Amino acid sequence: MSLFRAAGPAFGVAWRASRVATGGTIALAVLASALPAVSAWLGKLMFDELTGGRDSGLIVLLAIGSAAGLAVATAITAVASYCTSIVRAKSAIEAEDRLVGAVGALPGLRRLEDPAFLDQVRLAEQGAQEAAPAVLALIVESVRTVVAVLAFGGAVLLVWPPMAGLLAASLAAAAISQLTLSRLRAREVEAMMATHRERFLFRSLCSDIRAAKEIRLFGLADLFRSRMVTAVRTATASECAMQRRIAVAGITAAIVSAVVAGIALVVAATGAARGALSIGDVTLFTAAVAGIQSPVGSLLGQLGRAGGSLGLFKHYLDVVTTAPDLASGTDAVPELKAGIELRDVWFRYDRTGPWVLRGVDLMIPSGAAVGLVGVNGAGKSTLVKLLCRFYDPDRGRILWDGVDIRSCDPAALRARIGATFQDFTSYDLTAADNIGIGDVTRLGDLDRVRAAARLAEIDPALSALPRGYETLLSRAFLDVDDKAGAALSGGQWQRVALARSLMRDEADLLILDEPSSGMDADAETRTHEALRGHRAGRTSVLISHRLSALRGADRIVVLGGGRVIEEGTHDELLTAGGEYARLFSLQAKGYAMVEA
Ligand SMILES: Nc1ncnc2c1ncn2[C@@H]1O[C@H](COP(=O)(O)OP(=O)(O)OP(=O)(O)O)[C@@H](O)[C@H]1O
Repeated sequence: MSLFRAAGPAFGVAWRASRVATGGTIALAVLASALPAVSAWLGKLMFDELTGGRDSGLIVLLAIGSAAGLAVATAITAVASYCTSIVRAKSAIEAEDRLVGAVGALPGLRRLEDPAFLDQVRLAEQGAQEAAPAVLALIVESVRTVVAVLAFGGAVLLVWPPMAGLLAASLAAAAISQLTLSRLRAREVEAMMATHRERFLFRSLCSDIRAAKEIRLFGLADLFRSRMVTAVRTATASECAMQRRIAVAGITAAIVSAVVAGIALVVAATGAARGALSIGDVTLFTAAVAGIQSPVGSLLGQLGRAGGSLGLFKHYLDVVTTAPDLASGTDAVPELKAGIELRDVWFRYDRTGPWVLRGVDLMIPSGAAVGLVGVNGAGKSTLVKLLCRFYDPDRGRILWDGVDIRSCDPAALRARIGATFQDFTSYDLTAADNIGIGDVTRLGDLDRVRAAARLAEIDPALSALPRGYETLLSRAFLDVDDKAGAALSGGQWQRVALARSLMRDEADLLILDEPSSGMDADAETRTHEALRGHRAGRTSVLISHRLSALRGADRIVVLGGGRVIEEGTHDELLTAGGEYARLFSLQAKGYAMVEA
C-alpha cells in the first residue's frame, strides 16, 4: 500500500473518534487561514492611505482592522489546537482498542509465535498513536496552504509573475526532500525494530523480579547491561544519522526560501523605486511571499511527519485486517457424548520444521480419565494444544463426537474445556480474580471461587492473606491501598492455576498438563484424589511425569516418536513390560533408593 493510501483510513480513525472535534479543527483552520490575507490587504490599504489620501481616521481604522485580523486568527488557532488535542486523545483510544481487539481475536497461536508479526504489532502500536492526528494536522496545513496560495497568489502574479514560478520551484524541491525523508524515517524505524527489541529485552530483564535471582547468582547484570547499551548505541547512531539528514534538508530549505524571499524584496523595492509599484504594493507583495512560504513550509514539515507516521500506520492496517490464523469454523459444539478421537494426526510448528506428531491415533472416551506419558519433547503439550484448537493438524482429524473440530467455532469449543497449562500464567490480579477468570461469567461469584480453591487446596492460604481473596497477587504493582501485593510460592501458584481451571466445573473436558509438578508429595496425592472424586464420570486428560499420579487413570497413553506407542491401564502396561513399565520401574527404583 502506498504511503498516502493509508491516509484515508487514518483520517477515518480520527473521524470515528470525534466527528465534532475533527470537523471543528478543519473548519477553524479554513477560517484562520483566510485572516492573514485579509489582514495583509488591510495593511496594504493603510500604507497606500499613508502615502496617498492621509485620512488619519481611515488609517487608524485600517491599522486596527489589520491587527484585529491577526489577533482573531491567533485565537482561532488556539481553539483549533484544543480540538486537535481532543482528536489525538480519542483517536489513540479508538486505534488502540481496534489493534488490541484484532490481536486478541486471533483464534490460534501461530501469528503470536511469529517474530515478524510481533514486530509488526509493535510498529502498529506506534502508528496507531500518531497517524490520525498527523493526518489531521496535514489536512489543516493543506487547507491553510491552499487558502494562503489562493489569497496571496494573485498579488504575487500581479506584481511580478516569474515570482510564482520561482516560489513553485523552491517549494517543489522542499516537498520532494521531505517526502524522501519521511520514507527514510519510516524505513529506519522498521530496520531498527530488532535492535529496539533487544534493547527492551535486556532492559526489562535487568528489572524483572522473575530473572533477578539468576541474574545475581550467575553475575549476569553486567553482561545484560552491556548488551542493552550496545543496542542503545546502535539505535542512537542510526537516529543521529537520520537527524543529520533532516537537519541538512532543513538548512537547505531555509537557505532556498531566504534567497527566494530576498529576490522578492529586491524586485518589489526596485519596482517601487521606478515608481511602478506603490508602497502598499511592496508591503502586500513581500507579505504575500512570506504568507505563501510560511504555510507551505509548515505543510512540508507536516508532510514529512505524516509520511513517517503513515509508514507505521500501514503496519496497523495490516495487523487489524490480518486474516485469522485458523480456518473459520462456525458450528456450535454440543455436549460431549461419545468422546474425542484423534485420527492419524500429523503436526509440526512450521512448514520446514520437524514433525512433532506423526500420525497419532487416539480415542478419549467421554467420561474417561486419560493419562498422557512420554519423555520431554514427546509432544504431550502439543497434543493438548491441538485439542483446544490453538492450531489445526497438518494432516488427519480431531473429532468431537464424530465432528471435525475444524468446523467448530473455536470459542464454543474452548468454552467446553477447562485447562491448566504447563506454562500457566500468574496474573497481577487479586486472588479472587486469578481464580475467577477461569469462568468470566462467574467472575464475581466468591462462593464458586472458594469452592474451586478448596478443591485445589489453596483456600486456607488465600483466606490467610492480608485482604483475603481481595489481596493483589503481585509484587510488580501496588494494592488499592498502596501496599505491595502478596507473593505466593511456586506450588501455591500452581494450585491457583488449578483452581482457575476448576471454575468451569461443568466442562466436558478437563486438561491438566503437569498440574502438580511443584507440589509436595502429600499434596500431590491428596490433590489427585480430590480431582478424581470431582471429575468422576467426566472426561479428563492428565499429563504428568510422576507416573504414580496417573495410576488411577482409566487409560494411559504413551507417546514416543510422535505416535502412540502403548496404551492400556496401569496394570496392563506394567504387564506388557514396554516403555511405560521401564519408566515406572525407574521411578519406583528411585523412590526405593531414597527410602533405603
Ligand atoms: N511453540 C512452539 N514452536 C515451535 N516448536 C515447539 C513449540 N512448542 C513446542 N515445540 C517443539 O515441539 C516438541 C514437543 O514439545 P511439547 O511441549 O509438546 O513436548 P512435551 O512432551 O510436552 O514435553 P515436556 O515433557 O518437556 O513438557 C519439542 O521438540 C518442542 O521443541
